[in-house]
Amino acid sequence: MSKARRALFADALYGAEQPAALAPAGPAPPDASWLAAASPPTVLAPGLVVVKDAVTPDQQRWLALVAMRRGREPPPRGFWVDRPAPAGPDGSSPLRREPNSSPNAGRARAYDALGAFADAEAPLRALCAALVGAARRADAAMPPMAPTHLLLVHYSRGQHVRPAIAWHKDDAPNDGKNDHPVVAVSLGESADFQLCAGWSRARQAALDAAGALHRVRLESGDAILFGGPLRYAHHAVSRVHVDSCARHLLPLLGGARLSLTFRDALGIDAAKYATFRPIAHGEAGAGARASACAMASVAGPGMCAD
Ligand SMILES: O=C(O)CCC(=O)C(=O)O
Ligand SMILES: [Fe+2]
Repeated sequence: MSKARRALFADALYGAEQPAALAPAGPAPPDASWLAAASPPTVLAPGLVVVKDAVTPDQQRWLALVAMRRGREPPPRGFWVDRPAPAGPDGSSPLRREPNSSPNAGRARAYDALGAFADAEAPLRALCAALVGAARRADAAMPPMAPTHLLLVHYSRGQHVRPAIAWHKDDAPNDGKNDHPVVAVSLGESADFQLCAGWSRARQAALDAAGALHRVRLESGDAILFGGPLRYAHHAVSRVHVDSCARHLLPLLGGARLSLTFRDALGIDAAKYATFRPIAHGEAGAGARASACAMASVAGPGMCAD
């Protein structure tokens, strides 16, 4: 099939970037139903656990609706991305905040306290608790964690630049300052997640050659937790797979990927950090992120790890 014909088929199947209207999220999944159909957790290393099929298709739809309803609010409550604006008379190009409905929005985010998710807060907490409990039963190195904040990351369909998110550590203030796990649930398109403690280009290459680089294909409904000894390990999403969106989420996501990341960032003012960019602020983690950003510069604006 020609490239153009393939693209036509994909458009028919995957539809528009954003659906026109979003139904209410409806009743939340009961607490006891979380992880009922999950695969047993896989411990990839002390502090790194994957739970395949952590959430069922119905639960995924509920989570995606909660995230998309929030994401479609205007920035900064909704998904936002910073892009260079047209250069001014002095040649400089300031950043312009855009909502995720912009064409080719790329990777956009929204960050808030869990309390801001209203009716969804309690079920979201129950999901996170179920994941942390399962991971801890499987992995003695995984610390407990009670989430305070939720980061939503939206990779729009067609945002298949590589890396989708460059190597970085979650070490900014809004990521939390403890070894409690980052708990991430993947929805929509599949992605390749990589993790490498003490990352450098050379170390990554050496581990890769030895088959020892942690690589996980995250499919819709899968969860990954990294905490304890690996809480500050570098990680990246090397790739989001073209047109791989789970069919049950197609009408809702239009072929995007969502990552819902729970964090224990106790004491952080969500309003202050709603549009926080470590590089712009020069705060903790900026060095690592700046180098990751330089690495990703071929990927274009908005593709840095901040
Ligand atoms: O999209 C993902 O699964 C990872 C996102 C991530 O690493 C981050 O936002 O810090
Ligand atoms: Fe991260």
